[in-house]
Order: sequence, then C-alpha cells, then structure tokens
Amino acid sequence: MGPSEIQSFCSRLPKVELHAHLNGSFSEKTLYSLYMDSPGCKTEDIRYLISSFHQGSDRTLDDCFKNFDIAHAVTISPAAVRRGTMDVISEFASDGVIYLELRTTPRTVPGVMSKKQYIQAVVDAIRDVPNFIGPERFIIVKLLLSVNRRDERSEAEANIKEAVEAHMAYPDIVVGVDLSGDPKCGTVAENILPLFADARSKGLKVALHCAEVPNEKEVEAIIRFKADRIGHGTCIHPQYGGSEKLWTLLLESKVPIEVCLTSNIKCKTVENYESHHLQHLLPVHHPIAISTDDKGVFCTTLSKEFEIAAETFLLSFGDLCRFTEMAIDASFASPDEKNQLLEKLNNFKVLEGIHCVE
Ligand SMILES: CNc1ncnc2c1ncn2[C@@H]1O[C@H](COP(=O)(O)O)[C@@H](O)[C@H]1O
Ligand SMILES: [Zn+2]
Repeated sequence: MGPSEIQSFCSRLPKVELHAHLNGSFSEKTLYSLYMDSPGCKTEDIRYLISSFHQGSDRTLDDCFKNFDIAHAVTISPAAVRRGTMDVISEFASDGVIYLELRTTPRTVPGVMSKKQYIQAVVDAIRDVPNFIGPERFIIVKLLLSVNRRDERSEAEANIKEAVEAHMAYPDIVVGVDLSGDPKCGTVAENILPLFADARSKGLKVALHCAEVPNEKEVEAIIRFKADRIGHGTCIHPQYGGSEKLWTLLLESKVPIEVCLTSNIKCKTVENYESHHLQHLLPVHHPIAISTDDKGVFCTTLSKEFEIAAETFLLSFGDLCRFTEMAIDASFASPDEKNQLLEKLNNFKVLEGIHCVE
C-alpha cells in the first residue's frame, strides 16, 4: 500500500467526526468571508491574524488558544454564526464525513446576541443541512454545548441550563455537553462534575476534555465520573505524566477516547506521531474515535487524520473501517441512526471488497 493509495482510500472511506469545535473548525476562506461582512471588526490586526491562523508549526498550547479569539471576533452575530456553521458542515461533508458532532461554547455579545440566539443560529444551520448540502452528499449533524473551564462557575451553570433547554426543544440535534478550554487554567473539573451529572440526568450525553496536561487528581475524578467519551486522554498513560493507576482505571472504564493526532502534535502536548498515545490504545483494543479537534486552526481534515494514523501505525484498510465502526458505536446518534451509518459503512466495504476478520 503506497501513500497515494492510503490517501485515496481515506478520502473515500465514510467517516464519523466526534470531536470538532465549531470556531476552531473555520477554514481561512470562511474567516475572511465573515471578516469582510462584519462591520464591527474591520481592523488590520484581525486581517493579519487571520492570515497567520493556520501558520506556524512552532506553536505552543497557549498560541493555539489565541487563535480562537480570532474566530470569535468574526462570529459576533447570529447571521455570522449560522453562516460559519454551514461552511463547516459543508466542508466536513465534502471530506466524506457522514456523521458529525459539532461542539461549541454558547456566547453572549452584548446588545447583539444572547446565548440562546447563538445556539439557535447553530441549530438553524443544522436543521437546514438537507437544503445546502447538495443531493450527492449525506451527513447527519448533532450538537454538543460546551463549558469553558476558564469561565466562572455561574457561566458554566448558565451554559448547562441552556444545553438542557436546547435539548428539550431539539432532542434530535442537541445531544450532549462538553468540557473544554485551556487545560492549564480555570476551574478544576472535579468541582463542576456535578453540573455535568445534572445534564446527564436530563438526557444529555457527556464528553469531557481530559488529561491534555498532567493532573492526576482531576484525571482520576473524570475517569471515575464515567463520561460517555473523553477528549485527548494524553496524560493518562505513565509515559506521558499519567500513572499505572490512571491507565488501568481508563482501560477498565472502556470510555472511548477521541484521538486528535495533529492537534496534539501542533500544541506540543505529544512530541511526534510515532510517540502518540494511540500507540498504547491500539494494542489493547480500547475504543477510540479519530478526530480533528480544530480543523481550521490545525489545518487538517478528518481524511488526513486517518492517513496519518494509517501511515504511522501501519494500519490496514480493514483497520480503518473498524475505526469508523468504533466511532459510530461511540457516537451520540440514536440506535436507528447508528444502523443507518453502519449500513453505509458495510455497503462501502462490499464495494471495496474489504472483509474484516474479528
Ligand atoms: C487544542 N485543544 C483544545 N483543548 C481544549 N479546548 C479546546 C481545544 N480546542 C478548542 N477548544 C475549545 O473550543 C473553543 C473554540 O470553539 P467554540 O468557540 O467553542 O466553538 C475554544 O475557545 C476552547 O474553549
Ligand atoms: Zn478539543
């Protein structure tokens, strides 16, 4: 299998994206177009920043977080949020993604947009998918609402409340909550886990960013919480500042890990692809979902992430199909939707002549 064969296969493969932050997923094209249309932010600074959005292989986690401010500066109205969401969904669909879970932090812009209006703008874009996606494409889109760990507790409470209300209004679209934000600052997760427990009791699934940086106490609390999925999970294995105890807890929990290869390398939380913690998850068959995290900021696509995994860990086409199958299983789709997605994958496997030996 040569690199071009792998590339072509990964692009054809029906894929499932479970970890994509809306404002980190904007392409440069979308950012420019939103910038040109937003009268409030016509500063050369922002123009310059957009041009540097994707650049710089030499970034730290802190640099990456500055990039989100750029995206936030051009999504300050419901119309911009809606347009940006449509662009992101279209790009994922063009990349062969058949199921997408977007996550975003509800934002207030004083005098212009409330959290409710922000959420509504994203939901409106998702409801409109069949109209803008084109007849030759298929994609199911869901939404998770995020709590930023940098924010005050009152803000976290407000976001969870909005999430519960949005779930009640759109149970087929708003399906979960997420904890994200700079892992080096703000609230420690163990203090706000009860808020997520509350959301869970009201029917929402819970995905938590966990162990992007070492933090034994917090990581243990998150694993014991038994989130429905964990984002990154880097510093759990002892090789990355975790411990044998945490690693054993994780494996026993069977909680799927959203694996974001390029994000981790570009943020420098992992040194290189070869030493990525995926190397420890694969041999023990721990459930994983290959994901992009922020395809705009990290200049990647889900197909590229599959390619990197395949080339780094010498995976077969059957292994890559299995990745889609695991992601379907770990998704927050309904049982009917999961069957529909599995059928698409199975049709693809038949077409490609792929037989998976369990
Ligand atoms: C690099 N790894 C990461 N770790 C933690 N949180 C991240 C992240 N990447 C993105 N976010 C979270 O997503 C927000 C941007 O999208 P939304 O405005 O919510 O759509 C960021 O502000 C951050 O809170
Ligand atoms: Zn993330």
